Order: sequence, then structure tokens, then C-alpha cells
Amino acid sequence: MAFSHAYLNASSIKTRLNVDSPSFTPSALAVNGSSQPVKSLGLSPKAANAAPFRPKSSAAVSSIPASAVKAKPYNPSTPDWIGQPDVPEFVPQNYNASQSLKADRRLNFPHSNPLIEQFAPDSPALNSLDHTAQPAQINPYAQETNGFGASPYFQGTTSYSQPLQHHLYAPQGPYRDMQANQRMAKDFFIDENLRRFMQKRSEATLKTFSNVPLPDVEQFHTLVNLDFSDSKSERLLGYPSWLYKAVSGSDGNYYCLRRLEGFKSTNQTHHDVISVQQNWRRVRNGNVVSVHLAFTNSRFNGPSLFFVTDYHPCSETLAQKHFGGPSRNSRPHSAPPITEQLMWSYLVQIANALRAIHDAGLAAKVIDASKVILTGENHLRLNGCAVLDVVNGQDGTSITQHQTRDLYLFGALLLALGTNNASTTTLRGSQPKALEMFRRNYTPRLCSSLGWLLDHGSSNTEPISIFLPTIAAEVFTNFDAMSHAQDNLYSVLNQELENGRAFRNMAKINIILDRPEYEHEAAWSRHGSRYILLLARDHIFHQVDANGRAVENLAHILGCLNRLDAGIDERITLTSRDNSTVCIVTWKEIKGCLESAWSDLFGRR
Ligand SMILES: Nc1ncnc2c1ncn2[C@@H]1O[C@H](COP(=O)(O)OP(=O)(O)OP(=O)(O)O)[C@@H](O)[C@H]1O
Repeated sequence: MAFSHAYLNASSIKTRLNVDSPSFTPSALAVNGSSQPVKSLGLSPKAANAAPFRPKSSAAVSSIPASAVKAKPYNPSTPDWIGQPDVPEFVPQNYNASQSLKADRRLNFPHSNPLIEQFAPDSPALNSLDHTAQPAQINPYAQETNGFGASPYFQGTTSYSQPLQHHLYAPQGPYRDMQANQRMAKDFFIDENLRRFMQKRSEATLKTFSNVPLPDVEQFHTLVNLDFSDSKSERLLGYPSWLYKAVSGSDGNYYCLRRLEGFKSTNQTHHDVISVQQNWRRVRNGNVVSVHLAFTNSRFNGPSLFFVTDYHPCSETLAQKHFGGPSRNSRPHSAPPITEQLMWSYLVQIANALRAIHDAGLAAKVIDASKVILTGENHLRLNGCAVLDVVNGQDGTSITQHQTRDLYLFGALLLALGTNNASTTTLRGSQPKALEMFRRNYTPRLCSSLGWLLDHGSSNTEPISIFLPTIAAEVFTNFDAMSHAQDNLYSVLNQELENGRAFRNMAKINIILDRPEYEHEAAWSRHGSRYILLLARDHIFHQVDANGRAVENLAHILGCLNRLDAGIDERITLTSRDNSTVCIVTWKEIKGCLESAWSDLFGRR
């Protein structure tokens, strides 16, 4: 039933809602889910000596004898405010009106939200948002019982219909190994390192250099150079190559454009370009940079061949990470070798990439430290695939031979990484010495895998499918690490989901209240639903302590915003700043006010 707030007309509030007034009576207030109008709970003269009203829902419910509640099967389609009609009305005892009025906007914590109690106003951790301070130890879940001895979340084995408490945070694992009293304000938000990482990626995506305008090519505009190496080698791709970030005019997304400078197209090129597009579209693998398009274009002072691939902001090549620059400059031999664990991680990921490429009947052809990029924490992707398919065209070499060579290049890359020597990828003569060094640094298992791969430079022609079962143990280790990483991300995502709900309500409240265009219309903000919102905003954000000092309590704000978002039946006391107006409303009613004020504002157009 709709909540009528005709009684909230500012002029009438002062006269109708005072200590002597009979009660606050919404026209259709639902108590404990009852759809029947119930007796109001206002400040009747009889209740003047009653104890302060504490809308602690769990406490109220726990006083109800279990026999008074009819068992009801859980029905997920039932709105969550429909509760037990037989529950007796809560009658406050020993109510002290003067005490209540004095309490006005002071922080009281009648809520059953464990977060709020955990981060009580006196808690140094939240009052100051100090990440190092620790609140006093309490059991945050002590109040979670609902009087029926069952957890509100544990609906499977109880016959009572318990509405889900959407206003409570539902923390999701994995949990850090810490006590409840060690939780801090920052635990409500995204992990700081992850936030920085994501922001750096956004920044890199949006960054442009306006002083070096580059021409648009095909549908791609706003080209930004990504390749800052001084010398342009033709060693790998046959042509000097440049890399750009660009925005596609057709879908507005960011892509990476590789330009091969000076490539002259032939009759065969058109055919190769089409088949590259068709073939490489089939390879969508987490360890391969996806290839979307290839075309020739002359906008860069001469003919060029372009490849369009996914753009992975903030990536760096293996050469940049482990050789301190392009693959040609190896690190000094004294640098500590890459750990065995990281070597296995690289090995498993490259094997996964090659498995996908070879299964699609293709070959990577380019496996080099400068053409393998790391995106995120050790997430590796083969880059530059498909380029040689067009550059070399049909060179008479069978795809099986190319695949065999892929496996050799794979082994040579691991050897280079394991010996800090980029040249071993190309110089076969230096391999025996390098292999000796590799054996000193790594376990026989890794050495034997490397040996199998390097054999593809001579006698071995076995496909990658033979190799995969031999590294199954390491594949599972990697799989496990990725599953943990995924759990962590889901946990962060869940937090952000909760914060997103809170943000939307904060935005709405701020859009509605204190609008400059209604500055001179006092009636606008002090009328009806907007007046309740005004009081609710004070309750949420402008709490003061017993000495009238501002309180900064994040848990209170989040708890209130979540209650508002869920529109629960819990009652709160709202008091105007001059104490002339006191009213008791439920969050459900405040939510109704928010929605109605919102439609008032945008319905006026
Ligand atoms: N798909 C991509 N998305 C985002 N950045 C990329 C992508 N591919 C490569 N990069 C980055 O662009 C830079 C240049 O890459 P490139 O492949 O040209 O390597 P390079 O070392 O400059 O090799 P070369 O000497 O052959 O030009 C590197 O920092 C790399 O991390």
C-alpha cells in the first residue's frame, strides 16, 4: 500500500507532531509485514514514561513466542516485507519522551547490522577512517539469530518464511586470516593495489599525445604511438614495425594497430589478408592476443601493412621485463634467474597458447621475448601472430613444419629466460653452454621439458599434444592459482556491487535536495517526501556525538544507505535540526519518499 505523507506538510508538522500529539499515524503503515493498518507507535501521553524505543528488529522478534508464529513455506516471489500477520504488535515499555527528544540527531545504534555495531561510534578505526586503528573486539554475528533460532540466510532447513536481509553486507570469501576486531574501514572497498592497477589501465587507455597527430587509417582514429624503441629491427617480422593504440570509429573501442612500414602489396596479398582474418578469428585464447583485421594502407607516407589486435593497456614485453629492454639487450648474467615457479607458469601459458593455435591448424611463427606481452600479474599473451602469414605468404613450408618450429622457438625462449641471455633464442651455437647453466638453475623435470622442446630444432617432430600430458601437474598448479585469483576478484566485485547500490542512493538524494532552482521556494524542500528526505539525510550523514561534535562513521552511513536501498521495515526516529519535528518512519517509507521526490523532480519536465 502506498505511504501517504500528507501529514508532512511543513506547516502542519510543527503543530501535529509534538510530545502531546497522539501519535504518528501513516495512513497505511505496515508493521512486521502486516498488511493491516495497526495501532500507531507515537508518543502517547500514556507512553511518556516508557523506555526509549529501540527498533532492534531481532530483539523485537525474539520476544515473540514461537507458538505465535505460523510456519510458512518459503516463497521466493513473496515481497520481502510480507511477514507474519500473527506477530503481536511491539509495545514499547517505560518510554521516556524527553530523553528521546534530547537524543534527536545523536548517534544511537539500534540497528541489528553487525557492521554498525562492530564499528561503533567510539571505534577509532572508523571515526577517523584510520586504517591502522583497531576497534574493540565484538562478535559481529551475535545478533544474526532472528528469535527463531535460525540464521536469516539459512532458509533451506527451516519452515519459517524469513525475508532476506538485503540491507546487510553479505561478505564473500576468500577471507583474510584475521580476527573480527582487526577489520578496517578499507575492508569495505576495493583492494588498494587492484584499484591502482585498474586506474593505471584506464589512464593508459585514455592517454593521448596531442602534439604528434597521426593520420587516421580506415575506421581507426586518434592513433597513439606505443612503440618507443629507438631502433627498428626487421629481424622478426621482415619489416620495421610500429605499434599504435587507436579508437575504432565503428564500435568506439580501443585496438592495437601494428604497422609494417614499406610493405608493398601484391596480387596474393589480398587473398592472404582475407584468409588471415578468417583463420585467426577462430583463435580466441586467454594466452594469445586476438587478431581482428588486416589491411594495407598508404596514409603513412608510403605503403604499409596493418594488423588490428586487441589492446591490452599497461602491458610490457617479456624482453622489457626480464632483459631490461628490447630482446637484443640481454641482462647481465649476474642477475638472479627467474624462479622455477615463474618458469613453469610461463611454460604452461605458452603451451596453452600453442595448443589453441595448432588445434586451429595454424602456427604462431613468431615466438620471441619481444613479441610476448605480460598483461596484469604474470598473465602472458603471444603477440605478433598472423603477421608472417601475410608477410611470407605461401612459402612452400607445410603447416606441420611451422608448428614443429614453433615448439623449437618455445624451447629457445625458455632457455633465454632461464639464462638471462636473449641471444640464445637465435644463436644455436651458444646453446650447449646455456643448457649447462639452465641445468644448474632448474629441476630435472623442467630441464627435460626444455630438452623435448629444443629437440624440435633437429630430430623431434612430435606435436604439442604429446607434450601436454607431461606437464599436467604444473597445469593443475596454474589452474589452482587462477581459481584463487578468480575467487578474490569475485569477492572484490561483490563489495563494489554493494558500494554501487549505496552510491546510486547518495546520488539521488543529492540530486533531489538543496536544488538551486528551488532556492527561493522554501516549500519545495520542506514539503512532503522531500522533507522526510531532508531529515533522513541529516540522520545518515550529519550525525553528532553527545557533545554535538560531528561524527564520521562510515559503517553507519553504509548501513543506512543499504537499509534505504533494501527498503526494510525497520523504524528510525528522524528529528529536525531545531528539534521541532520528530517522526518515526521506516526505511521502506523513506525509500518511497525518495522515489516519489525523484519522480516529482523529473516528472515536472
Ligand atoms: N596488444 C597490445 N596492447 C597494448 N600494448 C601492446 C600490445 N602489443 C604490444 N604492446 C606494447 O607495445 C610496446 C611495443 O611492442 P612491440 O611488439 O613493437 O615490441 P618492441 O620491443 O618494440 O619490438 P620491435 O623492436 O620489433 O618493435 C611494448 O611495450 C608492448 O608491451
